[in-house]
Amino acid sequence: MTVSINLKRIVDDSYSIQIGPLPEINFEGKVAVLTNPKVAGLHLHTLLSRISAKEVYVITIPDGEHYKTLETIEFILDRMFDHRLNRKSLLVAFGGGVIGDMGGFSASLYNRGIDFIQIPTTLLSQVDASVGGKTGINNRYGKNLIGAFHQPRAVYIDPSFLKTLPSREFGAGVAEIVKMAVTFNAPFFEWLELHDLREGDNLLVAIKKAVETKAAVVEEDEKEQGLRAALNYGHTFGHVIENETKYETYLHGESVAIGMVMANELACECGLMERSEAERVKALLERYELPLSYPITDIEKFYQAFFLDKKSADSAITFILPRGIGGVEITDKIEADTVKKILTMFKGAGA
Ligand SMILES: NC(=O)c1ccc[n+]([C@@H]2O[C@H](COP(=O)([O-])OP(=O)(O)OC[C@H]3O[C@@H](n4cnc5c(N)ncnc54)[C@H](O)[C@@H]3O)[C@@H](O)[C@H]2O)c1
Ligand SMILES: O=C(O)C(=O)C[C@@H](O)[C@H](O)[C@H](O)COP(=O)(O)O
Ligand SMILES: [Zn+2]
Repeated sequence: MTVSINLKRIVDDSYSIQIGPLPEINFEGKVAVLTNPKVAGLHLHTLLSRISAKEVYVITIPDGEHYKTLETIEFILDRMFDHRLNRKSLLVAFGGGVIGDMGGFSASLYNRGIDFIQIPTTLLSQVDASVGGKTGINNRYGKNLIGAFHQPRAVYIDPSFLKTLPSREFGAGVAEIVKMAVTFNAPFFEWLELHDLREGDNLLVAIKKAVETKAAVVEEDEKEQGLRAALNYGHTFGHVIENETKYETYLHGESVAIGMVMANELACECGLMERSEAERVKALLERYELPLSYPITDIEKFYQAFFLDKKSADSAITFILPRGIGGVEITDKIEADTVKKILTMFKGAGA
């Protein structure tokens, strides 16, 4: 006898991303706000003045990528139980990408999944991390290796939160903006070359462009079965760098910047990108004081780490290589020797 379960269904997980002043949040059930001491000190009063709900709780976790762990998720879930949250409750992730990734993951787990909204407060989380429903944590094997796709119910991007952002964090966000432009939008890249994001309304324009670009990709391929992998440009290398340096030396956006330089070298080697195009990307990253090189110490160890990347399967590593500026190639056909040749260029003092 065969019993079949037909689970083909259409789930409407659509949501809107509002860019502008933080709106009023009116909610009938209980709300838990997840944040960290730094963001709370600077901006929690603004958020709390906008929320009206049955009960509002604040869950505070330590700041930093070091705490993006399963242990912290357990702490968050415990506080959610302490506050007797239920399936009709809402979690609000209020902070940078670390808070967003862990808030979303906790919401995906609690009672097998509750609603959450993203209120990103760093440039990186406003242009990238808050959009698209990738949530998760790091473990000793690498970055974001445990997690879930869990889409937020809404994303509220208020650029005025960025007034308190340190310039190094600003640069890290620019790296992800450059990523979107190089892979999907040549006119946007040219616009970025001509406009300084620290001046006038340029940042607002760039946030909108980056969010539109990412939203279109996620709409096309929510669970990274194909196209969405292109958003990982710079990350195959970047995640190895972050893990090797124990999240102490580079911010996420900074290791992505280095990773893009490395991916560009590989793309040049494979005939996908002109040297002049790789130089233009470098020049743009350099303008925001982003690092462009990383001294690889052990080529084989660095190479082996690619096999833990979520895009890798069995013995094939997937690389995201730019096709000039404004195009992208997702490939698992690059020879090991070619990759190692590029890694060797970064050995020791770097390229
Ligand atoms: N889910 C996704 O699609 C996605 C996309 C990109 C990055 N990420 C993840 O996001 C994380 C990086 O995010 P991030 O760069 O925002 O780092 P982060 O969350 O660590 O924030 C950076 C620092 O800025 C502080 N901060 C936050 N808002 C501030 C403000 N308004 N003023 C002053 N300081 C403020 C934070 O407390 C922290 O110290 C990484 O873990 C990365 O893996 C996820
Ligand atoms: O949304 C995506 O898809 C991305 O790849 C965005 C990346 O900037 C982000 O760092 C993401 O967390 C990396 O995804 P991962 O699946 O490699 O962990
Ligand atoms: Zn990223």
